[in-house]
Amino acid sequence: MKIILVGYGKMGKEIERIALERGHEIVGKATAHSPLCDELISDIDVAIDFSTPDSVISNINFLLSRNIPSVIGTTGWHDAYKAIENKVKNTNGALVHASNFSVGVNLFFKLNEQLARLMQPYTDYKAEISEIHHTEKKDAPSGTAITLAKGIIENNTTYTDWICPQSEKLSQRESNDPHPLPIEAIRKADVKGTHTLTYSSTIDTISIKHEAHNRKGFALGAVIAAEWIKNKKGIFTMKDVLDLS
Ligand SMILES: NC(=O)C1=CN([C@@H]2O[C@H](COP(=O)(O)OP(=O)(O)OC[C@H]3O[C@@H](n4cnc5c(N)ncnc54)[C@H](O)[C@@H]3O)[C@@H](O)[C@H]2O)C=CC1
Ligand SMILES: O=C(O)C1=N[C@H](C(=O)O)C[C@H](O)C1
Repeated sequence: MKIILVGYGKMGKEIERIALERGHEIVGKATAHSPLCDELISDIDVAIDFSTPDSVISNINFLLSRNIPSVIGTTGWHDAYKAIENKVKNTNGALVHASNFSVGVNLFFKLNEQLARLMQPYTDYKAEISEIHHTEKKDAPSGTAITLAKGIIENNTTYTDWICPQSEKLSQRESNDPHPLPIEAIRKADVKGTHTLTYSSTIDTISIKHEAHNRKGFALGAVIAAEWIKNKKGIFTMKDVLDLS
């Protein structure tokens, strides 16, 4: 496949390595200094976007307007999700997105949903999510932590909303839920991505944790998603790619 990388930072470089290993061609790279334009996409099969929360929406709009199947790994755009979903449908586009493309985290998401259902009657336990990432990360909380929170909210009626004191977006602190699910966002040098979900009572604590040792799992998942989306129409997530629904 002929791939354009939108964003050529830590993830773009890892994706390039894996895409070449799997026999694909990188035919273009868009960056902050050389943003997406018609010349860059003249002969491509798919775009893979790991850029920034500030640029991803205009990148998605550009790619949809040119009918290019896209894999979106960039996080920090959950507020715009509904608008993008409608746009994909209205333009008959093809887009696969995920807050986390690694197989391990997608299994962890399933475990989280099952645990949330199991914990429903045991209201003495209070849930909490903690995420740790490298200090260059632009968004807080992580997209993965938000997906975990949504998995709990959809499967356990004790929670209707989440809150993250470290979030730069004040609106996320205004919740009608008197006891929203807390997400703690910690930044430490060089941490690739660690997510821990804890249910605590005065008696004991139950925890499940996912720790990425490197970025290979995210990048491999994104390339597999690019191979999968090529001849499809609609908006999908990694759950669809891995058939974990
Ligand atoms: N879904 C997943 O599995 C994963 C998602 N991510 C997300 O991917 C994104 C990128 O992460 P990193 O590679 O670590 O960041 P990075 O900071 O290393 O790289 C960002 C890249 O985006 C480029 N960029 C900035 N403005 C642009 C524009 N207008 N058009 C095109 N490119 C532009 C920069 O030049 C840079 O090359 C973040 O949102 C991060 O949260 C990261 C790892 C896994
Ligand atoms: O910025 C990162 O590095 C990561 N971002 C994703 C997220 O926000 O969840 C996925 C992974 O944890 C690494």
